[in-house]
Amino acid sequence: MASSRELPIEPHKTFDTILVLDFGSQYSHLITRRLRELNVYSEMLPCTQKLSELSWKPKGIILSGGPYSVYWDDAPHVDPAAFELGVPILGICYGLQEIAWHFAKNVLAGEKREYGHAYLKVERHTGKAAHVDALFAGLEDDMEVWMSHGDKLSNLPSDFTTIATTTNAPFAGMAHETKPLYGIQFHPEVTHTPKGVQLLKNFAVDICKAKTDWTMGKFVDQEIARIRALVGEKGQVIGAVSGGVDSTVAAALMKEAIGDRFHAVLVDNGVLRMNEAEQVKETLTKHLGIQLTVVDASERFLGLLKGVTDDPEKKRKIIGNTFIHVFQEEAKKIQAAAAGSPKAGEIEWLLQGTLYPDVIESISFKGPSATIKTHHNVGGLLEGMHLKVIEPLRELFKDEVRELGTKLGLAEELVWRHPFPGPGIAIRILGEVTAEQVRIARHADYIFIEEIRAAGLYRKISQAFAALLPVKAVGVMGDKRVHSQVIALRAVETSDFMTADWYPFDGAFLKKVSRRIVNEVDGVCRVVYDITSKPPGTIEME
Ligand SMILES: Nc1ncnc2c1ncn2[C@@H]1O[C@H](COP(=O)(O)OP(=O)(O)OP(=O)(O)O)[C@@H](O)[C@H]1O
Ligand SMILES: O=c1[nH]c(=O)c2[nH+]cn([C@@H]3O[C@H](COP(=O)(O)O)[C@@H](O)[C@H]3O)c2[nH]1
Ligand SMILES: NC(=O)CC[C@H](N)C(=O)O
Ligand SMILES: [Mg+2]
Repeated sequence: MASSRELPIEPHKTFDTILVLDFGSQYSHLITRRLRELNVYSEMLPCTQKLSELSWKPKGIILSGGPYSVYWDDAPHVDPAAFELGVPILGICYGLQEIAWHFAKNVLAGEKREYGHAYLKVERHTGKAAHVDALFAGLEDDMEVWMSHGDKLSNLPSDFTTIATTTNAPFAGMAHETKPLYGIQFHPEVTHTPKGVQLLKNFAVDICKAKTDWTMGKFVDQEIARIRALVGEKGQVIGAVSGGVDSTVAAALMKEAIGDRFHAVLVDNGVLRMNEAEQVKETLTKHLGIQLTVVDASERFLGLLKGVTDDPEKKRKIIGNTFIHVFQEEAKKIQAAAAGSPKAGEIEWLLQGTLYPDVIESISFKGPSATIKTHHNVGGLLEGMHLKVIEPLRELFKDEVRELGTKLGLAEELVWRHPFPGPGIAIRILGEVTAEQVRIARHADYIFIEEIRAAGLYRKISQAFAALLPVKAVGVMGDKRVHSQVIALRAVETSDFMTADWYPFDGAFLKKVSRRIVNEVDGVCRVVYDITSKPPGTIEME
């Protein structure tokens, strides 16, 4: 690990970086992912980014796909300076159309839309400049590709050559005859284009000459040096730590960077999983050597949630706001306790476990999509706290964070923990949150997860939990009539938590879980399994 104090380093200033300009495609972030998998560092910025405002120069630029049509009056367009920067540019789908529009205003709505698989014919050009063929170098002449577009080029802009065709798209690939400018109508970043990664490698490594030196180890060294430089010799940092993988990995980095000037705080909001606070404390203190303060604010949270029955958003807001208050109070206490110590200065910084998808969502061209639910978000902690934010993971994706956690020596169990939302069990109790309702939901959840682990399914399932429905059903238990509540089990498989499908358990497994819950959890006489995908459902119930 780096030890000397250095100036803050941003990865794009030390690693060769491919800049992805996002026009709002569902797959834009995958371009960045694929490049990083090739050990080429890549960052994504909104398509409206002014290049003169960048403090660094990319090795190449990729224009993503997007839902707009380039010929619409309000369509987003790339800063024309991109074409003057002298670096290679690859346009994907909308990006191809954008390049064509820039040079020739020659895009129109096609008669046929193309969604799904297509066969691409690559055209080679002996006798032309070598770079024209470089994008498809080493690839077969016939390629399976994946398309998703309705617009098309009416003709090629002058000085461009066709480098690939499909039966529907005569200009499925084009290259400029003298400059390293390329456009492709298909999406190389999705797995449905099997050789797509090779094409991205051709662009980034062979055409842009980007070095393949992005590794997690180097990233960690840099991040630690950056944190040290930011915080200084005496600065103190308070961190919201939940025991989830994001905040634990962020905390481990912080500890490495500034030792005991980092103060981790877990708020017991009364709606954590069973034994969670104790378990997290044990893991962080014993195994990671991080001093963790558990603030038991459960009565305060439950008191505030009392009587909230109608609007789930109210629950989320109460919990989000109360988190802020508890943190403010805790920061004051820590600072007071350290006062007078020559080693410790003010608490100026707040650690957040923000990941790249959170950042990406907030930078898209038209802003984040409609609010479906207010995610409890540490961003809210900022209000009134006057703390500056440190987000060591803001360049990383969830699976990169898991890889980093493994590298930092975190236990597998911790690294692969299912995500657990800040508002916890409160958004899994559909109705008023009371201590009694928490007891029921928590116990049922514990049994469900225990059985999932015992069946060896924990890693296969992305997230699972038990929710408590605010309805009663009739049952017969021990020859007696009972009238009690219903537990709904939810388990999903997903790669990015944006879309998800329910997990197809076998009947024997569900029978066992149902029998255990009804027998062991007082107040439940029925168990149902939620078979709604996302969309239209969401993963959480509220
Ligand atoms: N009970 C809690 N006490 C302190 N901080 C919390 C608590 N719950 C959530 N947070 C803060 O909110 C952030 C966002 O929560 P989120 O659930 O997205 O991340 P995580 O808990 O670190 O990881 P995971 O997504 O795997 O659950 C956390 O990184 C943490 O900083
Ligand atoms: O920290 C969090 N605070 C929240 O308020 C919150 N709401 C949902 N989630 C998690 O986000 C993912 C997607 O959930 P939804 O499909 O319910 O929106 C799932 O992993 C959810 O558990 C949250 N995480
Ligand atoms: N996926 C895309 O980038 C689509 C681009 C454009 N909206 C079209 O339909 O052709
Ligand atoms: Mg969490």
